[in-house]
Amino acid sequence: MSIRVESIRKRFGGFTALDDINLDISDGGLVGLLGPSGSGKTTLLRIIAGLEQPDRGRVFFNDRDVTTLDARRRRVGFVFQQYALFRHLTVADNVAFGLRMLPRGERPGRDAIRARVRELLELVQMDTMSGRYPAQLSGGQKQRVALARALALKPEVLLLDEPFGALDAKVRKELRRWLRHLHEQIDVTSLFVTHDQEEAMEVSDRVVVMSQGHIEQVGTPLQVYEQPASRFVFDFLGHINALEGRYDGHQWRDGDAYLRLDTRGACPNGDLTLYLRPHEAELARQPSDSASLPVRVAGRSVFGGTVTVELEPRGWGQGILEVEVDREAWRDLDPQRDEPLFLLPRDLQTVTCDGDLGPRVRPA
Ligand SMILES: Nc1ncnc2c1ncn2[C@@H]1O[C@H](COP(=O)(O)OP(=O)(O)OP(=O)(O)O)[C@@H](O)[C@H]1O
Repeated sequence: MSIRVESIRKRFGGFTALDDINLDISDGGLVGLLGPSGSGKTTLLRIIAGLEQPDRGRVFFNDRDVTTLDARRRRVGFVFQQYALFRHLTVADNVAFGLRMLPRGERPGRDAIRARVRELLELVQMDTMSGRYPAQLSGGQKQRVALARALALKPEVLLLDEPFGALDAKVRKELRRWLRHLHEQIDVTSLFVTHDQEEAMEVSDRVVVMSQGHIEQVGTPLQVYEQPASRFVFDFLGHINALEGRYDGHQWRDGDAYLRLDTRGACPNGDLTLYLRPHEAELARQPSDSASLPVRVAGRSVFGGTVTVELEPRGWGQGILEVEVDREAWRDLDPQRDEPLFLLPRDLQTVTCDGDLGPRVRPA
């Protein structure tokens, strides 16, 4: 089932939560709605589910206008952050609940319900715990049961609102992989809300980045990361170091630091901010012909094959910079305490005087 959202607007009192939202989700897609708190993700999800009415605009499932259709008739499965399982029912009875509540004419027989529940519990790998009560399950297990319950009525659209938000980091990571895998098996058009960039990037086919009731960009995880449509998207996806200085058409300068750059017309003269991603730089004992950014190491943390190094600029900049170098490069460099080092950016993103993203540049 494809989903199309056309010119949706939603206000709460004087506050505009969604402003002219247009979105196309293709059949069988797994789409992540990503944005900071309050950007309108949940409101959009609720409007697609039929739990909230838009002030303006339409929602289509395939080519059918469902804008005024009751939530129960939309064939939407919902999973919330809080598990919302019935505490007094076993796992199997929780999953069977929706099927047993169907009107008599649509309700499958007892054996058919039992078979369907077994099939769903196998799908979410909870078949060995069908007799347990929610209080006897971990958070991750409860969420898998909630998902089986949402799938029981064979929804055509699955909506998940921060489904792993309440779980610890390791379980979240496991469940993300599992959800991706499950989606390949069930092939139901799915939309999930998250404010966790890593989660959206890892799970989704496509990511919708939202800010203040607007869609900033829609694209594959790689597209939104490598070709951000706006400064907001660049800022929001991953850590950045902002280097603020002045540019004279050839050289960017801030105190004792300089970079020789060809910015292809972005701010020929004047203030110029450069964004540097932590993994797009190296550390060295000497400046290069085109870059001299003196720093000292203020801290470091090793995680897996990467060392995250905190750097204090010497004679320029403000605050701490963060770069990621691979563990072997760090071991080869083996910097001594307080030893003067130089940061060598490989790639930089310019921010023009208007505050928009300019071209990406390399020290020349
Ligand atoms: N029923 C409501 N009444 C008034 N304001 C509301 C209501 N529901 C949402 N809002 C406001 O609309 C804005 C968008 O809320 P929404 O829950 O969609 O954001 P979100 O991106 O999902 O945020 P979060 O990640 O914190 O859940 C927020 O500023 C919120 O306070």
